[in-house]
Order: sequence, then structure tokens, then C-alpha cells
Amino acid sequence: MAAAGTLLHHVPESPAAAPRTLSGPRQAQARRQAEATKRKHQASSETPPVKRRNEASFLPAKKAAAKETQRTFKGKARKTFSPKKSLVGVSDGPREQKPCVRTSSLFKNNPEIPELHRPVVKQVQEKVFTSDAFHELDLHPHLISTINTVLNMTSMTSIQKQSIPALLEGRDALVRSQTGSGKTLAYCIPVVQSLQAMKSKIQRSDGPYALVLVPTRELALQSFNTVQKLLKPFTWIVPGVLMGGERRKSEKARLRKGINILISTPGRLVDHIKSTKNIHFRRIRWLILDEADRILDLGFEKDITVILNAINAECQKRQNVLLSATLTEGVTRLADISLLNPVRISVLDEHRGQSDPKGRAVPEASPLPAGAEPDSFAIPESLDQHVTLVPSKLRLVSLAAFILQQCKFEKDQKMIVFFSSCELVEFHYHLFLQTLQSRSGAPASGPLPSASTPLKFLRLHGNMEQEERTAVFQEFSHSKTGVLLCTDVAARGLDLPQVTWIVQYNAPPSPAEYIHRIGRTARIGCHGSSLLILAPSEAEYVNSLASHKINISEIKMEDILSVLTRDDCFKGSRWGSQKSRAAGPQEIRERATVLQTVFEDYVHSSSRRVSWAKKALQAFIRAYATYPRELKHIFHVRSLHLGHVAKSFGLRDAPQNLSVAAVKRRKANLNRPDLHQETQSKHRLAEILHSEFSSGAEASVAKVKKQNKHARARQPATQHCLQPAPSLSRGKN
Ligand SMILES: Nc1ncnc2c1ncn2[C@@H]1O[C@H](COP(=O)(O)OP(=O)(O)OP(=O)(O)O)[C@@H](O)[C@H]1O
Repeated sequence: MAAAGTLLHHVPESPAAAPRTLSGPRQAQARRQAEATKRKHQASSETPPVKRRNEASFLPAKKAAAKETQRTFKGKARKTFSPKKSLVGVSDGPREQKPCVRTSSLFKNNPEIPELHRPVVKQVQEKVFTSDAFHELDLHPHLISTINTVLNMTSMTSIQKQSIPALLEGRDALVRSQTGSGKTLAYCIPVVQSLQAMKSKIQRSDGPYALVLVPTRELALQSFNTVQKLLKPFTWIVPGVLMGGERRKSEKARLRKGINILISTPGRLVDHIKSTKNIHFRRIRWLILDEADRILDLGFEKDITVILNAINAECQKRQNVLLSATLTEGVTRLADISLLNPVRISVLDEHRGQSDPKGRAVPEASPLPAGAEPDSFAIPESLDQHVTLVPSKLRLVSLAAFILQQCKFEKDQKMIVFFSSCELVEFHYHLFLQTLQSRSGAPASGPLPSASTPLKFLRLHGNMEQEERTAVFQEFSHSKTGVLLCTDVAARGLDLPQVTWIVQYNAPPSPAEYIHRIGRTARIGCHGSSLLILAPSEAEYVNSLASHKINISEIKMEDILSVLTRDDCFKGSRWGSQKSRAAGPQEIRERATVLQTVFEDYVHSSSRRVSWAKKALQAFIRAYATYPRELKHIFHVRSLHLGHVAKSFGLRDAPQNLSVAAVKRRKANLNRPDLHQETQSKHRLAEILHSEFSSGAEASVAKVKKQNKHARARQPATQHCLQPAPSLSRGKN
């Protein structure tokens, strides 16, 4: 496979540039063509039309764009190398053997980018820290010294100051505070304090006293690490984590020996409830649901029902705590059923403004104030949120340019890019690895751009082996720079230090997920930024966010693409001999086209890669079809231009079979009116969520899926929709 350096030449500059795949008369012919092109090309680049160079608009009206394109190198290249004769592909050979490639009409026929009339809203804000120290709490002195010396923390955060005393009183609680505000310790400290103080000293063989459920394996590991640190002085209390992926046998052995504070993902725990004899919940005193709204969500309902039934069968009295940055009324209502007179703890601005003009947190836990909107979530004050509107064809180059801008030309940047599915992560990871990372910092010509940092890409999603997932998680955690491409598996709870940028390449399905994704930066008072990439047809999503008091400012696409002028890798041949000129819109377009060509060449260099890109495109469309009903008017598959979207997967044309498949599916649906569309998309969403957050017992999951499929086929259609968990369903009715 060709490295980036070899790819970044789109027009042959010399006879030697003819691809080595040709020989004899064809090669001579190609040479002649190349020379002719070069002459024509040079002629045009020597006298670039003044009008074009001074153009103010980056994305001109259709007509102008079409005219423009004919005169640019794209037009020339197209004219000289008609598709039939064009020598598609990449070269594995030395750099002088430059491929001549088909070019991409990136800037033609794009929809107009609308003016973004974003409403400015006042975001809900919370104060992170208090001036109160941990030693002011009634905690065991060894616990306080562990917090001070092992965790290096002295003052409490607002949510800790409110939660710890309330939980130590033995109350059930709903805890809501912004992302990165210290909710983990807000429940871990009371759990450890209460267990170490038990009159009859805990034995390992007693089994679990506290059960902590979290949605993902990485979060399970992270929470386990925190608990383990807090337990340093209390060696007789044993923590343990069940997170799937790991060998079930060793987990069984650990369960047999005894785990007193058990941290698990729901799926894995269900797996053990069903298959491990000696798991029991006789002594459970604490049940913690971290990221409670996620855990009580569609994808986990069945698992949670199994777990609650298992616990309720053995122990009735326990303290329940639900935490999340986005606890909504819906979740609260569900929680009311299993919680006993819970205290609602939140650190809202409204509180602060009314009762404490100095902005200190309210000292006592109290219910949400009457006027507070339950679905307006607090966002860290130091988080700058941005949005950019990018036509589908330009999405891929815009994302790549933004990564280059932040992570190559800025220092010490650490970025997380969210995608809607595992396939999309895999596709972009390999594409960027082979085109941007390989030889990154080694442009095809000219010196290294100043202040450039080598790019490092990592990826994380639910279809990876657990060992690799853990290794990536650790590597990205400890790394100062890098780009992590991931699904929502990394959206909740993960505390990855020093993340400076969050990019959402695919819009999230709900404001809550938006909050959690951006919440991976600007944690515990640090500064961070986020970028949401939307298509012009999706611009209204900004209003939808504003209705949840989410304030977001625009970055123009051309400002993102302009970074390409900082790296001569992306130089169009028209500018070949000219040095340091002011970058005009035309040059930026040419460079964006060169970059797109690099991607297209990579994808089209083998049929395997083409089908892989098609699969990724298919996955994108599948995920696009799962947006909830309230967002369907913004994100509807019908509004996707398949050909344009295909470009963002490096495909030169829209795959024919995709649309046929869609039509077939539509026809099939028409034949089966019993399959309600909404039910179907709910199923798809649930399946995606389930696979994303699977227990790790993949074989059994697949088996269960298969069984379910058969069972569904046998059941009447009305039963297809996911039934709410028995114990929770009453709350919904
Ligand atoms: N009192 C404190 N002083 C200093 N740092 C703290 C304190 N409490 C927690 N932290 C640190 O703040 C970071 C965020 O904490 P944590 O992960 O618990 O946030 P969170 O509220 O659970 O976030 P999310 O909603 O995203 O899950 C962690 O690195 C944690 O170690």
C-alpha cells in the first residue's frame, strides 16, 4: 500500500511519473499524455484568472462553481485522462513514480450552507469546587489521609460536599451534576466509610456488600481503580470488577473467593447470575447505578430487570444511589419505584443565583427547584462549544483538516472523535492511519511545516477484543497527545486526562449523549473545546440543542480547510513553483481536492477496500435511520444524497446496490404493515446499543440474538417492541 507521501501528487509532472503498472506502447502513450497535460496545466497556472484568485466566497453559487471547476486542475486532469484511460490507484513504488489519478469534484453541486441563526441561550452552570476540605467531614482519619495523600485532593467539589453527608445518613439518592465534577468519589467515599465502620468486620467470603453498575467496561475498570485506592488502609475489604471480555473462569474464581465491593457492567453481571452458582446478594447494602439514565435506558432494561429481581429475591433493605450528569424526569420517575423517599441532589445555577450570590454551592441536599427544567443540563463553564456546517461531500476532508489543524499544527492537543458505529470507527481509523499518520510530518516536498507534531491515531469501540480495548484506553489515558476515534462506548464517565478537543462527526441521538460526549473534556475545572460537524440540512439541530440550553458558536468550514495551505503535501500543481502566497479560496479548494484524492486513491486501490468503504457507508446509513422520532425531521435518511455521502467514504460513486437494497427493504416493509417503522428503528437502536455495550460474552450474545430472532419470527408483531422491565414498567404507565 502506498504511503501518504507517494499519494500526494495528483498530476504527473514528468514522464517518470507514469505509473509503473504500464509498459510498452501504452506507457509511451501515457507519457505523451502526461507531458501534454503538464504543458496545458502550466499554461493555465501561469495565468490564473484574476477573478478566481480574488474570489471572496469560498463556496460559490452552483453555476460559478461549475465554471470554476472546468478551469482548475480537476477539469484539466479530467479532460486529459478520461475515466476509461485514467490510471486509477496508488503506487507502492518509489516517490518519482507518481500516480496520475482521477480527481474529485468536491466543490460542485453542493447544497448551499445556510446562515446559522443560532439562538443565544444562557447555559445552566455549576460551580465545581467548594472551599470546604474533606477533613471537615465525619470520615475515618485514614480515609481522609488516603484522599489527601493517595488521591492528592483536599477540597471537596460541590457535588461531593452535598452528596457525602446525605449518603452517610443512609438515604437513597438521585445525584446529578455536570460531567467531570467528581461524582465517582461522591458515592465511593460514603460506601468505603460505611463498610469500614461496620461493627462485625467484613470478611472476604461474605460476598458483595456494595454493587456498582456502570454501562461500559472501561468505566468499570476506572471506577474499580478509584475504589481500590480508597481501600488502601482497609485491606480486609476486597473490591472486584466483572467487565466481560476477560475469561469468565477467572471471574468465577474471584467471585468464589469473595468480592465485597463489586463493580460490573450489567450484561456481564447477568451472565454470572445465570451461570455462576456461588454468586449471591444476601448482604447487599448499597446499589449504585452510575450513569443511571444510560443504564435504565432501552439497551439495558432487560439486564437491569434480571439484576433487580436477583437482588430483591435475597435482600430487601439497601441504600440505592443513581448518578448521572443527565438525570431526566423520566429516569427519576423510574427510579422513584425502586428508591425509598430519595433525596435529589444537584448543583444548579438557579439555586446558586437565588440563595447564594457569591456562587457557593448550596450546603444541603434538596429537591430540584420548581422552576428548574429537568432536561436542561449543566455544562462546564470552561468548555467552548462549536459547530460547523459541511456539505456531505466535504465531510471527510473537513474532518481530516480539523485533525491536522489541531493535532499536527498545534502543540499538546489530545482529541476524541465520536462516530455513530464501530464500522465507521474502523474505516476512518485505517484510512487516517494509512494516509495521514503514515509519513505524517513528512510532506511530499518542501521542509516540515514548523511546529508540526506527528499524528497518532487510536480507536475504541465495542467490537474490539477486550485486551486491545484496555490497552488503548490505558495508552490514550497516559498519552499527552493523540486522536482517539471511538463510538459512544467512550462517551460516558471516562476520565481521560488532558483531552483538549471533542469532535462529533456524527450528531448524537439525544442532548444527553451530546452532553456526555463533550463532557470528556473540560473536566474538574480544566479548559476544553468541542466541535459538532453537521450537514447543511441538519442545521436545525443547533436550535434543538438551544432548547436544552446548550449554547454553541459557529466555525466556518473554510477556516477549517484553510489549514491545508500550511502543508505543502496538499499543494495543487497549479501552485507548484510558487512559494508562500496568501491562501485564496481557490488554493484551499485545490488542496482539499488533493486530500480527497488521497483518500479516494487509498479506497480504490483494491476491491477489498472499496467493499469495506461501502460497508462503512451502509453502517452510516443504518445508524442514520435510528435517530429518534423527535429528531427525524432533521436527520432523515431521505434527506441524504447517497452520491455525496459516498464521497465522504472515499468512494467515487454512489454504490448502486445500496439504493436497491433500500428500495427492497421499503418494499418488504410495505408488504408487512404489521412491522411498525418506529418499532423497527427502536429495535435497530437497541441492537446497536447492545452490541456497543455488550457483556463481552460475544458467543452467547450472538446465540441469544439468534434465538430472539427466531422467537420474534414466531411471535405476533405487536410483541416485537421491547417490553419495559416488569419492575420498571409500572413507572412508565
Ligand atoms: N475533590 C476533588 N479534587 C480534585 N480532583 C477531583 C476531586 N474529585 C474528583 N476529582 C477528579 O475529577 C475528575 C472527574 O471526576 P469524576 O470522573 O468522578 O467525574 P464525574 O462527575 O463522575 O464525571 P462524568 O459525569 O463524566 O462521569 C477525576 O479525575 C477525579 O479524580
